[in-house]
Order: sequence, then C-alpha cells, then structure tokens
Amino acid sequence: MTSSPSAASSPGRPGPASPRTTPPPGAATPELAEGGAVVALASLAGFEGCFGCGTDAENGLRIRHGGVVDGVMTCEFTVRKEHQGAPGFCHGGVLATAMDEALGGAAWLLGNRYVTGRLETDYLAPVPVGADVHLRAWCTGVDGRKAFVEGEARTGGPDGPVAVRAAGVFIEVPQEHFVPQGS
Ligand SMILES: CCCCCCCCCC(=O)SCCNC(=O)CCNC(=O)[C@H](O)C(C)(C)COP(=O)(O)OP(=O)(O)OC[C@H]1O[C@@H](n2cnc3c(N)ncnc32)[C@H](O)[C@@H]1OP(=O)(O)O
Repeated sequence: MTSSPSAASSPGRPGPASPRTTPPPGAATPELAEGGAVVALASLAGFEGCFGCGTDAENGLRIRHGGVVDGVMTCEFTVRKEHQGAPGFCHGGVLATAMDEALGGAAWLLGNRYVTGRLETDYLAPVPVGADVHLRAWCTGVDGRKAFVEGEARTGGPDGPVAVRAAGVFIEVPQEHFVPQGS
C-alpha cells in the first residue's frame, strides 16, 4: 500500500478548502490501493462513454489519464473550440467537469467506486482555447464513505501557473449504483 501525501505536503496544494470539503478531525489518512486499481475499476465499469475521459464520447473532453506520483493523480486535456465560453477562452463549466474527473480519479485510487457529492472550484486565470490543461488531484482524508479530495489545473506545462483550484467530497457507492451498459 502507498500513502497519499498529506494535505500540508502536497505539491502545489490549493488554498484551504471550505469547511464542507475539509476532512473532519479524526478522518483517516488515505491509503491508495495497489497501482493500477483506478484503471482496472474504470474499465470494469464501462467508462468509454464518459464525457470527461471516454474514448467513445465524441464531443467530450477526452481527458488523458496519466500516472500517479507520490499519491497525486495526473491527467490532461486539450481545450477545443467546442469547449469555448467567452470568446477565446474555455467555459468555466468545462473546467469544472475536468476538475470533477481529476478529483474523482484521485478518489478511485483508494480502490473503491465514488461519485461526486460536492465540488467547489476557484477560477484564478482564463484558459485559452487550444491550451493543454494539466490536472493534478489528491485525497486529503477519508471519513466513512466520504473521501475528501483537492486538485488544481495548470496551463503552460505541468508546472505552469495554476488556473483552477478545486476541492470536493466523493461518496463511496457499490457497483450496483451504476446503470449496466446496454440497459
Ligand atoms: C478513471 C476513473 C475515474 C472516475 C472519475 C469519475 C468522475 C465523475 C464523477 C461524477 O461526476 S459522479 C456524477 C455526479 N454525482 C452524482 O450523480 C451523485 C448523486 N447523488 C447520489 O447518488 C447520492 O446522493 C449519494 C450516492 C452521493 C449519497 O446517497 P446515499 O443514500 O448512498 O448516502 P447518504 O445520503 O446516506 O450519505 C452517505 C454519506 O455521504 C454524505 N453525503 C451525501 N451527499 C453529500 C454531499 N453532497 N456532500 C457531502 N457529503 C455528502 C452524507 O452526509 C453521509 O455522511 P455520513 O456517513 O457521515 O452520515
């Protein structure tokens, strides 16, 4: 088992999450499942149609999941013209979707299935159409079925300026929560 980084030591950690997305006192330190669990679970669950990462989702974000380094989930996507909000820039809802995907992926690294209960986003800089967006997310604590997760999106490279910060609460669900493919 690998431990995820503590909130205090996470590289590029965003500012404080709200009280609703901060692990309560006594929350467990996240323990990641053995490597690859997130990918195995996702393929079992049929994520091809996912608007965030699905390869069959023609108009989706086609987020490319990367590796996990020191408990931090990495992924990226390219802002296309159909993602535009204000002229020349990515829509904020698209960026929230990307953060949902990244934070959700960090929760799934725990080895269970999770859905978004709450998602908070801070927009710090506009993201141009055509930009590559580099996402990172990590779990800060687990309390029963709740996983507390934070993340950030950067442009201009993985170590470029932070454009979006996010924090969320993801709730563990059984496989039966999802609609079987083909139903
Ligand atoms: C590579 C793979 C990567 C995968 C990434 C996936 C990313 C995408 C993720 C999504 O977008 S998921 C889609 C959006 N989310 C949903 O559709 C969830 C809709 N909501 C529900 O289905 C139910 O409300 C939910 C399963 C979350 C909870 O219902 P339950 O009846 O199972 O549980 P319950 O309401 O008893 O709550 C369980 C615990 O979670 C807490 N909780 C529930 N909703 C919450 C909320 N909104 N915020 C904070 N905490 C919440 C609740 O307080 C409680 O805490 P305690 O155990 O301490 O009492």
